[in-house]
Amino acid sequence: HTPAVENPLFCTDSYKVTHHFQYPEGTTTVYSYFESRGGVYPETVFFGLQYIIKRWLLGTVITKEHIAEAKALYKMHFGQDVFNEEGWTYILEKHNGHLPLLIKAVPEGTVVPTRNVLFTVENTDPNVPWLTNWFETIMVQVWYPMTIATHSRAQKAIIARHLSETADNLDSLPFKLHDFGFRGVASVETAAIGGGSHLVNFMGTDTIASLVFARKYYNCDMAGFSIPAAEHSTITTWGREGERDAYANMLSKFPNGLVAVVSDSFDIFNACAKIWGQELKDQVVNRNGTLVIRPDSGDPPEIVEKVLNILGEAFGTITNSKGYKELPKYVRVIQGDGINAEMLDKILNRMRKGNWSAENLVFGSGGALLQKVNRDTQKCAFKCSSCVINGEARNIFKQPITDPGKNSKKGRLTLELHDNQYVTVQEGKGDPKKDLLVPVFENGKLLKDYSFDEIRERAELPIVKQARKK
Ligand SMILES: O=C1OCCC/C1=C\Nc1ccccc1
Repeated sequence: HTPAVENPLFCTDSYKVTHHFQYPEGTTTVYSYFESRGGVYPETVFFGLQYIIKRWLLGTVITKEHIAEAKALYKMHFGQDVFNEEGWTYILEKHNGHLPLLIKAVPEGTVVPTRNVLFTVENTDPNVPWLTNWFETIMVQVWYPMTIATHSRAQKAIIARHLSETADNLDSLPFKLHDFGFRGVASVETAAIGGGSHLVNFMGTDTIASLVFARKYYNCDMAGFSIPAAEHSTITTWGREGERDAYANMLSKFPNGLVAVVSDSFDIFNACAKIWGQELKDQVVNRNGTLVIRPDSGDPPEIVEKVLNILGEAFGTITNSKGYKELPKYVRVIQGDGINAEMLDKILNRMRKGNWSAENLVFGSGGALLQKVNRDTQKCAFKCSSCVINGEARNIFKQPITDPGKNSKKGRLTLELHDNQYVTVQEGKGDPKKDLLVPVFENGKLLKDYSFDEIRERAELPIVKQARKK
């Protein structure tokens, strides 16, 4: 876990550079907490803080060079001396550049109803109370991994429900929503983080950055898998008259296992009925593996239904234990165009009307999976709730008459289970022995290093845990 590449003194908002002047005289502790105040989903998968800690906060993050560089930049940025050179030099000298902070967090992967404390931050050295909120900026960025993990899990629940009602089992669930999002996000780092968050719930991805993320920050050697697949260029370069040869080439170059072929370059219906269903039928039937046919245009529910009906005509179907139709194991369909949470449900409902099992289809999703969220999706916020001034602890809060939804919690907080319900106990009235918040970082050291497997287990859907017992 190499120290942050960029100067950590630049990983904050400009106004925070001036905040050490603004706390009351005698302030020695600032204690702040992070929560989702609500939003699209009633509960969130807490995920991603471990990445932020490892990427930015571990070990000797503050150096003489960082301070000099920051001093010069902020002089230019503000046109005056506001940068707290003394304060950061103190951290460099007294703490050898380690950050004197204590962070307590709910274990990664835990699914927590909104409006509960998810992590707390406080300074451990009374001389630097302004430090706690300096790193709010990058710690609040945890909104992204947790919102993607939550959004992805909600889609898993939709697919799981349809599988449980129309398929023999949930075995195919981990591969039912494939990450197509690398090109659709704002940066390679976003792809790594967002793709990694999706892999908390699923095992299929084309976002290679997510594999590196899970390996480097979550102790997981191989968090996701993919298969040989065509893109339009590897089909259209054969020319329109070469479509059949392009498809035959895919089957001969990848003779075993799964292979996916995008088949809408010209006429998806002709490709399914005439080429896959007749000209190459024997190769498909006798293949030691599964051909995954990929439409990539048209109205998704209509296209999926038509393609399934054509393939059913060509290859036949069986009726599974739930009374729904399944194509033979050697042919499946992947729909990666126009997919989002509501479209998933729309397609699967349309399939059910045609008596098709959810077993027949895999989804791919890009921008809708990794990019169409923001900090407001789950109203993620970080607020000070307690401080110590001249030795006296005080409960701090905001209570805007202009938006009660922005009221913040008061005092030191614990997250506890009462009658199996998550409860945030405020004003220091919690029971430390029942506190589910775990110290994960203190004075430059990582205290908990969660593995991807345990995170996946914590985030697992009840319907999946239930199905294991059968
Ligand atoms: O279309 C795409 O857009 C961009 C991301 C990758 C991708 C397709 N990949 C794929 C993988 C496995 C089975 C089928 C397709």
